[in-house]
Amino acid sequence: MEIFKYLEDQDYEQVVFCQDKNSGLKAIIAIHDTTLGPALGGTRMWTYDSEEDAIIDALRLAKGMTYKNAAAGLNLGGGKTVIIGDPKKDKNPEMFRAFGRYIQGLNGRYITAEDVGTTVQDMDTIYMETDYVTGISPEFGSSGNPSPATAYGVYLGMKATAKEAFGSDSLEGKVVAVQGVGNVAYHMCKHLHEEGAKLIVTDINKDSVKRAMEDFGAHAVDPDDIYGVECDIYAPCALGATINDDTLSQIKAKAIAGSANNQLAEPRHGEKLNELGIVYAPDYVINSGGVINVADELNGYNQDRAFKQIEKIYDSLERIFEISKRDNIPTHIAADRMAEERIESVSRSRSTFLKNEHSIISRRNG
Ligand SMILES: NC(=O)C1=CN([C@@H]2O[C@H](COP(=O)(O)OP(=O)(O)OC[C@H]3O[C@@H](n4cnc5c(N)ncnc54)[C@H](O)[C@@H]3O)[C@@H](O)[C@H]2O)C=CC1
Ligand SMILES: CC(C)CC(=O)C(=O)O
Repeated sequence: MEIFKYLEDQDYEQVVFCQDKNSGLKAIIAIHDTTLGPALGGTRMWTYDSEEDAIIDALRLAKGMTYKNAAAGLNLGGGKTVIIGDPKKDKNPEMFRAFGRYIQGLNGRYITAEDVGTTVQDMDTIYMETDYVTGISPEFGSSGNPSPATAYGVYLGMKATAKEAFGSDSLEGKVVAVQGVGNVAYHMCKHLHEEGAKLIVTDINKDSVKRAMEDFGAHAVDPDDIYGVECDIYAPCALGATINDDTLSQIKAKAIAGSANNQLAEPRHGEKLNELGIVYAPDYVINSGGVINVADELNGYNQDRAFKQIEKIYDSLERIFEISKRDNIPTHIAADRMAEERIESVSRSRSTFLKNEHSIISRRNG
C-alpha cells in the first residue's frame, strides 16, 4: 500500500500508529479533517485479515466521520480508531489505558467514543488517562452508551426514507430486513416493533438472533440469505460494504436505511441504486444520532437537547431526497455536497487572522 499517496489523494491530515507490547495494543488513529473542529469518532476493535485491511478501515471510517459531523451540523472534524484484535479474547484494561495515553498525546486533536467491539467500560478505562473520550458512564456526567441514540436516529431516518419510497412515513406493516442485530439494531428493532413493522433478522451471533425473535417476534434467516428476502426496507446494521456487485442484484427492497458505516462498497454502487429506483438513506446521515449524542457532552450533557438535535435527521434526509430529485443526482452525492458546502463555508468564515488563536506566533508572544 502506498500510504502517502492514499493520504494525499483523499486529503487526510494524520495517521498515528500506537503500539504497546505490555498490553498487546496495536491501534491506528486516523484523522481525516479538522476544519470544523477536533476530530471525533469511535474506536472499533476487530480481527482484521491483514494490517493493510485495518489501516484502510480506519481511513475510510475517519473520512466518513468528517462528512457525518459536517452534515449533522457539529463543529467537529472526522477521525476514527481501529484496534487490531478480537474484542472477545484480546482485551485488557492496560490496553485501553495505554491507548488513552496516546489520545492524550494528541492534545485534543482527536476525541474518541464507542464503536463495534468497544463498550462503555472500555471508555471508562480510557478516561483514566485522558479527558478526550465521550460515551463514558453517566455517573461521570456523560451520555453513556451511544447505541440507543443512534438507533433512535436510524428509526426516524427510516421513516423519512419510507415517506420518500412509499408516500407515507408509517412503518406499520412494513417488512424490514435487518442485517446484524447488535447494539444499535436491537434498539432500532424495538422502535420498529412498537410501530407495527414486521422484522426479518440475521446475525452471525445466534444469541442476538434469538433475542430479536423472542423480544420482537422477528423471523430469522441465514446471513447470506438476508439480501434476497422479500421485504420493503433493507436495514444494513452490521459492517460496511454490503451494498456491492454481488448483493445489488439480489436486493428486493425499495428502500435502504440502516446504521452501518460505509454501506456502499464503492460510490458507483450508490449510482446503481439510483438507477434501480431504490431510495438510499446515506449512511453517515441516518446513523449520526450517536455522535450527536456524545458531542453534546462537550457542552455539558443534556439529553433533551441532544435528542432534539437527533430528530433533525428526519429533516436532513428529506432535504437530501429533494436535492437528489432536483439535481438528478444519487442521494449519497447530494449528502456529500451538503457536507462539503458546510466545511467550505465555515472554513471561509474562519479564515481571518486571530492573534490569540493557537499558533506558533501566539505561542512566541505568549
Ligand atoms: N454504536 C453506535 O452508536 C454506532 C454504530 N454505527 C455503526 O453501526 C453498525 C453496528 O454497530 P453496533 O450495533 O454498535 O455494533 P455491534 O457489534 O453491537 O453489532 C453488529 C452486529 O453485526 C453482526 N454481524 C457482523 N458481521 C455480520 C454478518 N456478516 N452478517 C450478519 N451479522 C453480522 C455482529 O455479530 C453484531 O451482532 C456498525 O457498522 C457501526 O460502525 C454507526 C454509528 C454509531
Ligand atoms: C459511535 C459514535 C459515537 C461515533 C462514531 O464513531 C460513529 O458515528 O460511527
